[in-house]
Amino acid sequence: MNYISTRGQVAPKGFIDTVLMGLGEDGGLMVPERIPAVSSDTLEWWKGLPFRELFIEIFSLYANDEIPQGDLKELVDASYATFRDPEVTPLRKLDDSLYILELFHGPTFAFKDVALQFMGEFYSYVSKTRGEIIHILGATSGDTGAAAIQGVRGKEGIKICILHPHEKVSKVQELQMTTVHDENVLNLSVKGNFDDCQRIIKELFSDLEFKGEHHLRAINSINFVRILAQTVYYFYAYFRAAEQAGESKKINVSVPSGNFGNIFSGFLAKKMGLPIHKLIIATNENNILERFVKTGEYRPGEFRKTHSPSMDIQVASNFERYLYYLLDEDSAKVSAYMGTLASEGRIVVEGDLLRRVQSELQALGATNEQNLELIGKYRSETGYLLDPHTACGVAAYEAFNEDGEITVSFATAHPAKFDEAIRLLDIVQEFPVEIAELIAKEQYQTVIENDKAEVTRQLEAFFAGDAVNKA
Ligand SMILES: Cc1ncc(COP(=O)(O)O)c(C=O)c1O
Ligand SMILES: N[C@@H](CCOP(=O)(O)O)C(=O)O
Repeated sequence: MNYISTRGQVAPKGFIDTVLMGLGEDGGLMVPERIPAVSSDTLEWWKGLPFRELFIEIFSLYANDEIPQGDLKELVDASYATFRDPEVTPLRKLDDSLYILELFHGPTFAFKDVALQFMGEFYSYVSKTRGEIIHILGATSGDTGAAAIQGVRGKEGIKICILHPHEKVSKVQELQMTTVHDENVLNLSVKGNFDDCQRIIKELFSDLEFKGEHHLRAINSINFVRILAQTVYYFYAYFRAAEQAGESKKINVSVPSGNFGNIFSGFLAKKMGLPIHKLIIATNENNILERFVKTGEYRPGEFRKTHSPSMDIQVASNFERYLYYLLDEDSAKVSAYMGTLASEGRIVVEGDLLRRVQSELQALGATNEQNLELIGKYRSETGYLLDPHTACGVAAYEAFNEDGEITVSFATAHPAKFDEAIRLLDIVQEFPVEIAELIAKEQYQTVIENDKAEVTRQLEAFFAGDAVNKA
């Protein structure tokens, strides 16, 4: 299997080279040349597999034997040994039509651990076996950064620099990133929002000379391996839900989405043959994806600070991958649309294309008010405490689940990460010990202006061995 760019200007690459490239060298996103189809016999077999074995089966369809099976098994075992639940992503029933897939049992209590624990092991493997220098550059609204740092901290041959928006992540997210004092970690706190951080890193990845000279690697969902690792829990969730609710039910998934990475993994799983009924996008007041699905217009709007800060995103990175499939894999058309987005600040799909979007996706942007109301309601009715991102998913379940259907709503973070919102409801939650003990630790980060040149200077010094986080 080779990988190509959504914009068609990158010569086909193998799996490991694709991961190392991250963002396509033509500014597009890497996708498989063809999506492997999974037969009903295979699905029947897979439904009996535990999470780790399922991961190996799915991964092997994409990785061309570039990692020998024994090595892959070791990587997967090491990745999920850090999870607190033996099932990795267990499914809980909340009522007859609502199931919650808990994706927060990894080291940093958010769904990002599922892919990023693996990526940490993977980069370390590639560094050892191919002698590659791995200098990771990432942008985060809070969870990707914490999970990526946790995945590679202290690992030989790897350095990581993460940009997060200054004072726009939750206190726990900030502590998870900045209390790490390993020499291979640099936290830049940028006086801007997540979109600024993402724009800066994409510009740096697009500067091929700089990227090559400094061996820049991506951990965000622009990297196809992130998407791939996330498809595993869609399969796992579907199988567990069918087992618990009965095969006759139509199974929807409701997915908190910001950068379109989480939902795109579901889109890929469905294209592979997983019979998900409705793919529901759940967002907050930064509702660009909801507006797109409802009207066909994709137009980044004004940034809103919400109770679910990890989804405070206007420019959804993986939207381009979806556009590629919507436009029947026509990279010239994708380039034209992305050109229009850059020059006019919006793109529009109409007619049959819009009808297709609406048949493939449902979307809801929950307001801050709805969000808190739902957290309170589910707490008092079921005893279950939703984090504010998960609550967006549950709001979308309530909007779209119909008779004869069940919905698996993804719990993408533990509520302890977002106590700022939970406290507004006068709910006092007990913090897991791993989170409680962060509070006494010293923080290390460098606060900088929202300026690409400043980031460049920091990176050059860090990679040269000069800069470390300032306490
Ligand atoms: C807790 C949480 N939920 C949901 C999301 C949305 O995921 P994605 O950006 O991959 O769509 C994020 C990050 O964006 C997140 O951190
Ligand atoms: N919510 C994310 C935003 C970055 O998304 P990614 O999936 O592209 O890494 C975060 O927590 O940083």
